[in-house]
Amino acid sequence: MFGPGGLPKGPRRILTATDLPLVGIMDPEVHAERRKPWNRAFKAAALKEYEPLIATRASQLIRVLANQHGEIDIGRFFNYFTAATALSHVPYLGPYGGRIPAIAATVDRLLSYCRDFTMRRIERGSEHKDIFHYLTPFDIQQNNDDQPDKPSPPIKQLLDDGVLAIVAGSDTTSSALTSLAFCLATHPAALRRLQAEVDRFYPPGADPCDARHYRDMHYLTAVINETLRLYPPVPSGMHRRVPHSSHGVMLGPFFVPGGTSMFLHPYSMHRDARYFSPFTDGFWPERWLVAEGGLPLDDALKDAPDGTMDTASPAKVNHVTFTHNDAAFVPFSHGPGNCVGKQLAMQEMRAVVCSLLQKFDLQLREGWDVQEYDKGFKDYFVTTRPEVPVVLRARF
Ligand code: HEM
Repeated sequence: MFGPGGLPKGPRRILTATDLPLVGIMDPEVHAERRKPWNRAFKAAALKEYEPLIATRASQLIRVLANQHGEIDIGRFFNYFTAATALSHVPYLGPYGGRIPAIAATVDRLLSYCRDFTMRRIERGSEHKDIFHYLTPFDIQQNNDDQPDKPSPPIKQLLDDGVLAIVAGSDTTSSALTSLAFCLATHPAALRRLQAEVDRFYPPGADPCDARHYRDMHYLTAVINETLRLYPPVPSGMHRRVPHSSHGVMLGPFFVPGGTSMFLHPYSMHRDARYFSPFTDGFWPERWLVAEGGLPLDDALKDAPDGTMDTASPAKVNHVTFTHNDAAFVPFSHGPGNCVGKQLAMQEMRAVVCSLLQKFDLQLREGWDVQEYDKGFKDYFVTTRPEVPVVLRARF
């Protein structure tokens, strides 16, 4: 359904009432062509160039958090961080950043403003390499880069894709960070273990935004994955449709007639015991370490989520069947139409978590009903989430 040669995107109007940004393009060939500059914008070399930008925003976040006194709603600060980071990549949208949750209501004004600003940005050329740089061959020409003969894309396309970069990149990452903070604050043992890993790679004085250690931080990756498993920021996933012109397709054992619309639903798949067990609905980052062969199951079970496992009973431990199906983990979707910004999102989350835990201890408001989070985590294509009231204490 999603892989190479899979189904085209479904008919969904996203972000603009008229033409479609990348995410809504249904024709696979047009989509593939339009995606090329996006792919360039998220290659490893490009991500390396964005490091200073992420570092600036992450250290701003830490400075602002350090000035807060008493209890804060930490999700609000992640919203600021991800919006500011996205706007740094697509600078022509700057003044509208504060309106991101209400972006649909201001689309006309947004686009007219963007048109003027984009023209000025084109005249001015590239200031530094951001996503915009890769989406605009204008910049590439001025830098004598690799595509000097490529014709300029229409302004309308730049505007549509610019709005997409903001919306796709900010609310999703903020949702993930908020859920992650909630999971850590409600699982102190996992928090301590992650903090120990952060201390090992980024002791006081080391730069937590220096990305060179991120890939060796297996527990950090496990915590991020486990958060995205339980709380995928796009819970209903994305739309695909069998073309009307088709005589139908076979998906596994199922025949699906032409014209049928489908969603692959990450939230349900991630919480299905056939794919992830034990503790399917529990926060257990250790499952990712077991799956990659880095931790024996018996050791992992010692960190079972509270109340789910009588680890004092070896007999019970022996009867646990471990199931982990990576193919069923799809927070960023899958295939040629998947989330092109996945690696940037991972880099941003790692930078924020390392910066945060290097500096602060995190404690949930005493007596706060943890059920509130699941009640308030609602699917509106992206998510709403309730406030997560925490107190941050400086560690040093
Ligand atoms: C935790 C954070 C994120 C999650 C969970 C996420 C998830 C998704 C999902 C589920 C899709 C739909 C893919 C499909 O149609 O199959 C998508 C598309 C997209 N995302 Fe993300 N995303 C995240 C962060 C980002 C970031 C930081 C950017 C950077 C700008 C970004 C840019 C995009 C773009 C441009 C698309 C459209 C891709 C296409 O249609 O080819 N995303 N994302």
